[in-house]
Amino acid sequence: MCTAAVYKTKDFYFGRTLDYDFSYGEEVVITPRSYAFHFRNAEVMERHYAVIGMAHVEGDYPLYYDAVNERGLGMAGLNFVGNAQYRKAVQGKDNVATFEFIPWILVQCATVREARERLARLNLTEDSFNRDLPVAQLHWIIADREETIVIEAVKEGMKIYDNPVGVLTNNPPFGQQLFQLNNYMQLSPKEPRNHFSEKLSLRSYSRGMGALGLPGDLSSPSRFVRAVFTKMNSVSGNSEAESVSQFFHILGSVEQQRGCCEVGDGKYEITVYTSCCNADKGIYYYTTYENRQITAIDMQKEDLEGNQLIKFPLVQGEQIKMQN
Ligand SMILES: C[C@H](CCC(=O)NCCS(=O)(=O)O)[C@H]1CC[C@H]2[C@@H]3CC[C@@H]4C[C@H](O)CC[C@]4(C)[C@H]3C[C@H](O)[C@]12C
Repeated sequence: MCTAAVYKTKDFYFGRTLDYDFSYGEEVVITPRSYAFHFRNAEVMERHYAVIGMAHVEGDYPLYYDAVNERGLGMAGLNFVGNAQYRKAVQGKDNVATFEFIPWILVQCATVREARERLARLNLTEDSFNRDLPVAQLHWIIADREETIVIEAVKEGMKIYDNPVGVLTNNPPFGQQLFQLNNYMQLSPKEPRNHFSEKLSLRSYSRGMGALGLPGDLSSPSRFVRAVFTKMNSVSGNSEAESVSQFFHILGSVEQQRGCCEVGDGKYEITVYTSCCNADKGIYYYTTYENRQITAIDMQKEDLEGNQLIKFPLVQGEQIKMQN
């Protein structure tokens, strides 16, 4: 499973956890403005916005999992297994393969508003990248500092949801995820009062009891509620360090420790990496399961006019600072 979240202080932040039992071999990849983007059903795009994000590069093509562009628009793909349904290419629509969807939006849209216009003509196709990389069943979150939306291609067609909480996990469909928040409206970061019965003298005997009942497991609906609760009640300073730190703490509420979610004999889902992009500045921060020190790549330090992908293999292994 995965969890994506947005967060706003002075700047706008966008990131996700990627949870899986193995890695496809991903790295931080900058696509500069003159990299020729080839699309299956559209003209090659020679000039476009620059993009930074996490991708698996195959045959010089960046298969993005999550990314932001130089205008501050962010987008991420998360598993949506059993519900996602893509179609054959049709005439009169913009036919886009799912592996092209993130770049297709980010290289040409500056805002969610512009993305919405593109989505009106979009048909997500079932083309796979190649035989070794079958079509991933995903849904997507798209966000800028003003608004967040979720895109789900399901049996009935394409759905675009407004996302007032700025969080996305996996199944069930987003409408159901939002609805289940009703079940938790009594949760609070404040000390609880006794509404149980006036005839009983119940008291709060520990801090944190206002959120008793917040689901603690790793299922997708539970992670959704937990991430929303953490994010909506989050308090932090405005500086870059305080914002980035708080963002990693928000996603820390849903991270997966090896051993707690078995997905097959001896295989476990873990939080492979956690990312946090400063979408305004184009800085991609990440930690990995093996390396909890925050590492960052600033796209503005690179030549964004180039035509070749700029790749940063992930720094792995704990970076422990000895103090004596
Ligand atoms: C596995 C990940 C989702 C993690 C997740 O949600 N785990 C919950 C498991 S579960 O839902 O509980 O079972 C997803 C998220 C983004 C995906 C890549 C997107 C580009 C490209 C698309 C191509 O079509 C196929 C290969 C490709 C590299 C994709 C591989 C893989 O699919 C990635 C990494």
